[in-house]
Amino acid sequence: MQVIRGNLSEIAALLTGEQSHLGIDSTSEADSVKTALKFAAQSKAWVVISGKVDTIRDGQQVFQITNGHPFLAKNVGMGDALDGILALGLAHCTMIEELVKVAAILPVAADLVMEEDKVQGPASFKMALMDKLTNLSDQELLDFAHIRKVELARS
Ligand SMILES: Nc1ncnc2c1ncn2[C@@H]1O[C@H](COP(=O)(O)OP(=O)(O)OP(=O)(O)O)[C@@H](O)[C@H]1O
Ligand SMILES: Cc1ncsc1CCO
Repeated sequence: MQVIRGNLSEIAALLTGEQSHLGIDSTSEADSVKTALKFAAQSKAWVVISGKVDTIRDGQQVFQITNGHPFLAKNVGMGDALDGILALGLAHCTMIEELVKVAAILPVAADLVMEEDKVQGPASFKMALMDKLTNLSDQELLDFAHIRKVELARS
């Protein structure tokens, strides 16, 4: 299985072949679902559209993850961090539900460090996040992941 991950602007640009009219930080949840649906119709790959809400789509189903904190967007390269985690997870995933849980690792870790006293801004957030990623437990992932399945209107 292949996964294509981008933020909304990037996936929209892949769809149209043109620079997207959507801003670099565009995070509309409705736009994400629409874009993921269109993209999945053209590609056999699973698609992950990252942002304030992450939208994940295979041929049939759409899931959204609502974890995460704006400090993730303040630290350049968090998309690359997500890609690394997804690549590693993909080696162990056969079902989309499993990849959704893997995609939740980074934003769940972000939520957990925001509960710690040591975060004072985007820089200390990044340090605490790196620490949390090394010790995040399966149970924490299960307990704190906010994942919902998007009901699609039948056409
Ligand atoms: N405003 C936000 N609130 C919560 N989580 C966010 C927000 N923005 C991004 N994220 C999270 O940050 C991670 C990276 O996604 P993002 O869409 O920022 O990637 P990107 O634009 O490719 O980043 P970069 O170009 O900096 O590598 C994802 O796990 C996503 O859930
Ligand atoms: C352009 C670039 N260079 C290092 S990190 C980064 C952001 C990739 O999303």
